[in-house]
Amino acid sequence: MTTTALVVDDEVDLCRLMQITLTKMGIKSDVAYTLAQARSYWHENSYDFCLTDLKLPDGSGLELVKEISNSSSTPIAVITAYGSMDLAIEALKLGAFDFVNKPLELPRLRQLVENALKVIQQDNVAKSTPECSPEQKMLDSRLIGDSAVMLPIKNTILKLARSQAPVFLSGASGTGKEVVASLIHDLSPRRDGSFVPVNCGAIPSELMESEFFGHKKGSFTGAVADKQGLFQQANGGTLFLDEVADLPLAMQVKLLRAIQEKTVRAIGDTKETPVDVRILSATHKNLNQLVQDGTFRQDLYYRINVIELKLPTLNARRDDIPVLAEHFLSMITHEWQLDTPPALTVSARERLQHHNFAGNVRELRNVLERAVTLAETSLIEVSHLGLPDLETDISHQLAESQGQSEETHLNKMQRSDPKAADLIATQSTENQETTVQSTERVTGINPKPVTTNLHPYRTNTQHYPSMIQRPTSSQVEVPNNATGHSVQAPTTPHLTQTEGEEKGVPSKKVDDQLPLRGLEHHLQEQEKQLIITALKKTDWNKTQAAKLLGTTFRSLRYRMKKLEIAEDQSEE
Ligand SMILES: Nc1ncnc2c1ncn2[C@@H]1O[C@H](COP(=O)(O)OP(=O)(O)OP(=O)(O)O)[C@@H](O)[C@H]1O
Repeated sequence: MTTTALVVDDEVDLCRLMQITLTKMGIKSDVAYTLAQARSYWHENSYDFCLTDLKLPDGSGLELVKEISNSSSTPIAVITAYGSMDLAIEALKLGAFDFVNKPLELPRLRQLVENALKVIQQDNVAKSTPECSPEQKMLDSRLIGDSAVMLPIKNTILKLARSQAPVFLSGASGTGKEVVASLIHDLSPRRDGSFVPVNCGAIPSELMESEFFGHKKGSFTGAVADKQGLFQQANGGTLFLDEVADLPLAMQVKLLRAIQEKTVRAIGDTKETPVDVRILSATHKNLNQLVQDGTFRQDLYYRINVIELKLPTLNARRDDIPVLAEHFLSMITHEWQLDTPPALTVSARERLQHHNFAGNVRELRNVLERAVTLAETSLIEVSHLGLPDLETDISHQLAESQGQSEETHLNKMQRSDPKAADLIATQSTENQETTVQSTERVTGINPKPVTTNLHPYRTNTQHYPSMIQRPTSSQVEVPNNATGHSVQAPTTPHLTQTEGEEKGVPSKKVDDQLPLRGLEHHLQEQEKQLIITALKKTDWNKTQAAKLLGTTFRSLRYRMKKLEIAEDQSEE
């Protein structure tokens, strides 16, 4: 069946040009020169999509956007005068799926129409399989949870995937912002392009421009070859700016320009290159507050936050905990190639449902991975979950309802004293590190720094906030890398450095000895080095290496996975 379009613009020549372009793409179109004419065509006929100018002689194209978006799922795109970005954003907020600037560039128009055609095609498939469209299946299999809170979110994701509007994903750490970003891409007409996630906080500021926009060979010392930037890599696809709040101000200006102009210039290049990239962004921080504090540019906030989707905490959707737990257990079974799938006892499942998940879905996954490691059989009991006693948990939930949640507290601390906050988060891994610390003391191995095989700008920090408030002794032993001896690090939670000093904690001495990149990173590096040493000694035989380390095969495999120690590292 021939695709049909309604074109609305008062410039006769432009309409002709658009009609010719559409005809060449096999699309039949009608042209309306006024808002009134457009309305009457729209009511009398049925169109697959609509393209409208915003400035019409008898009114605004925004009215048409509103009417069409509210009454149908027909994609509508707008044509805006150059420089009227605010109107374009308004149109996207009202439901337009994309916009194109005047003077009209035909390649851009074609691209927009192609995206509209893909959306129409997706809609047709969905109509023919109303119970479970391929999109719905993909969504349900990757974003687990069908609680009352999640259903509207899933519907919104399906709608957002059709649009080209920038989406800002907010929500606490571990709520699934990256999962949603990758789904929006995979469900969208851009799915054939690349999804490029980038952790903005992990790029050293001096490399940022080159990472985002690329560079030409010889443009600076060390630029030995041309390098494509992240924008070019995401061309035709989606760029996901994770931890966007961590972008330095100077970079925010450059990013804003690239987003507005839809062009980038590589370092050392003389010309601008057009890029077609959809921007998704996320942070667990309060971006609005950062704008007020002056650390995040208002204009960039306005551009990236055209549509905001807030993801709920896991505590706000406890009904989803059992199904999420099942999902992760079957993932673990598959990834770890377990013969018998692990299962939760009834009381373990109940305990999980009552836990205060400050680390959200990520924490649930971590708790289950650890439980599978600790359980001797495939049955996971409450004791394997390693959660604080229920009373402590409930008192946290009460504190949370009074606005004093662990997470909020930790976030506040991270702003005021990142090192202290790091220390608190690190205590959570205390259990896991015990074996490694004692092994180190036994073998006396002094680890060298190792290179990781992580994507350079993705983070690998895994916190277990559930264990933050675990009763611990007032101090914890930390192996000192330089001396091989242990030093005492304060573990009193919620102490800023000044408070610590007031209470007599030797903060200066400890501060001098703290590892540069934080305790958790330091310990992970040590753990990794010890495991690699044991594996090398045993010719990468995991059973023997586990024996050398005084741990179980299962635990070693878990740690290797957590620390991303690949089997093929044996060849290095
Ligand atoms: N609804 C969900 N269904 C299945 N897995 C989920 C869901 N939500 C989160 N996860 C899993 O939880 C972990 C954390 O998710 P993700 O990285 O998307 O969180 P985030 O909000 O981006 O966190 P951060 O702010 O720390 O970057 C991942 O392993 C992810 O696969």
